[in-house]
Amino acid sequence: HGHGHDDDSHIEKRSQPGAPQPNPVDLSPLTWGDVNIIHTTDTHGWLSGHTKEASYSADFGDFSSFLYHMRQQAVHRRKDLLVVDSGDLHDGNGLGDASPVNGQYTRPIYQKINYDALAIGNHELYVNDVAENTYRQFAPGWGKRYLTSNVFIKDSLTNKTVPIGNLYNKFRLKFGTRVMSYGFLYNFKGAANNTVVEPSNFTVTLPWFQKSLKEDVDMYLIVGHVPIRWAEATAVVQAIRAAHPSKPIVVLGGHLHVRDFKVYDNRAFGLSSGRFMETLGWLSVDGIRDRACRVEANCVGKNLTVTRRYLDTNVYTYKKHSLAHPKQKFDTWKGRSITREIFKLRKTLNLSNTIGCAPQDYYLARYPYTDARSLLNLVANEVLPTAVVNASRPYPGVVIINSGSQRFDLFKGPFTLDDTYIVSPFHNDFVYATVPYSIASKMLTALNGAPFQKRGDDTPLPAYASNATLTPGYVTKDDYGYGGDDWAHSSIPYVPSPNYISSPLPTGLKDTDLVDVVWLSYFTNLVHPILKKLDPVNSYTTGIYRSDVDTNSMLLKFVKAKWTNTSC
Ligand SMILES: O=c1ccn([C@@H]2O[C@H](COP(=O)(O)O)[C@@H](O)[C@H]2O)c(=O)[nH]1
Ligand SMILES: [Zn+2]
Ligand SMILES: [Zn+2]
Repeated sequence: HGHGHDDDSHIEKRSQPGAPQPNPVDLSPLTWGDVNIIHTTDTHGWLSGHTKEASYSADFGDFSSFLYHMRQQAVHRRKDLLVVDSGDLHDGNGLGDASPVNGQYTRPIYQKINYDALAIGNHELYVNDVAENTYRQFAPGWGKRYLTSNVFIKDSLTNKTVPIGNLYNKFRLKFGTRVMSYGFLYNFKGAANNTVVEPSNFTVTLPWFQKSLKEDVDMYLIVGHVPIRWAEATAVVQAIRAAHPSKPIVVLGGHLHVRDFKVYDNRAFGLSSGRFMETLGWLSVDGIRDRACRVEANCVGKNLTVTRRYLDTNVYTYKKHSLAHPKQKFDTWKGRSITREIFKLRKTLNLSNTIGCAPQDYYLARYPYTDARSLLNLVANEVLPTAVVNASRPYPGVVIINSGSQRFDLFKGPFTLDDTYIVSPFHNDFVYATVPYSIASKMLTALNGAPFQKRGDDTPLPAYASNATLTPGYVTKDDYGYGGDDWAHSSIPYVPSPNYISSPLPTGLKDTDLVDVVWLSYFTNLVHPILKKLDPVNSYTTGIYRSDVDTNSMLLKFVKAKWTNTSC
């Protein structure tokens, strides 16, 4: 990603020579339609922007300034503009995760962005307290704009099960477009026990949903923490289509962390806008308030004019697309104050404190996990043996983790407290059972054959350009083909890895020798049936392997032990 190594002062440094800057390129102007949408998803607390990658270095203050200018443009052009977020605000960055209560500092900053519609993500629902805080402290601030059509919480005061946000919201945009909006979460099975996720194909049969389809509107907006190609999304599109043969439908999805665009039919489209504040999605739709379509039957099969664009989140991009004149001042007062607030919070949380020096880059998915440049290789062969395997136990140990617990690349140079959350944000405990070696040695293979924890579709994104003059980045192929990426990039390879990886198996043991098999509490439900299958006769007791380390702190522990040189 052409990263340089910046620190928190990137805000001031941005304008100084030597600060990481994307290479200026010619970006083609955005196409505007009757209705235009700016979309974020899976931001996971990355409000500071990427301090080590110039391409994605804009922070939420810059985003706020960008939105101000885009809204000005919309008014000037007499076009409607919507700003939408598809959830997953927690887990993945120190700003959200290093605070005493997860999200306590990030929630108020999200609240400063004038989103028109938001959906809830699965990362708002793993932990009871996070779900409760989302319900009590986040949803109310948005009024009807926080949409949870199929996600409910048991209110701890009333004991009633209620939607966390609003089931739907009908509203009118500045230039008259009438919108019916819903918020859907995919069929998430791991939600905290104070919450309920309803399958979307059931929700759409309910009386409230069917009744909402009778309202007179110009378009449907499905904000979803749902991959746009999954059945959970198509079920909602089909339910609307069944009642409205030609009404425009837009799905703004997420969860898979990819850039994608799907054409459901001539008048229904889906957009997905990446992850970690690397991407702003842009969608323009023209032809929405076509008078001829008042009788819907007239417009079945009639094309809407739709464009999509995936913007890299840097200030150069923001200025280029939002300013009416290149010399116009970009930073707004509000944007600056958000930037300052983020800067202060990062200081308070010590996020830029260097814990040690990474000797090289380690990539999450660029190389096979057996490669020395693979992060999963580092974790399996160095982090787990150093920071998790407990030498004082009477038995040797083998530690298995889900590769999905590791979330981002680790770059050469200063390794900060922030990086512990960026790379490995979860606080999953290590649990164990002492079993014969013959069983321990089969666990990893068995887990990798077990039902999948997530992702579903790991097909690598195709690469089409390899050009030394371009910076590496996203090269996206979607239902409109190539060309959606705002910046032309050379593509970064994507190599799938196994779902589970482990520290090296202890060597020189007999089948009957005892071994501690260690795994994460996160996937205990998969381990128990495997143990039972491998050894139907005996049952093994499980317990916490060590109470002093979890998936987040293991990295801190490893770096403190092995990457001690702090002058980098
Ligand atoms: O406690 C946890 C929670 C989640 N994971 C991993 O994260 C993904 C889901 O992340 P998205 O951002 O929603 O894609 C899940 O499949 C796990 O791989 C975890 O490891 N521990
Ligand atoms: Zn996510
Ligand atoms: Zn998700």
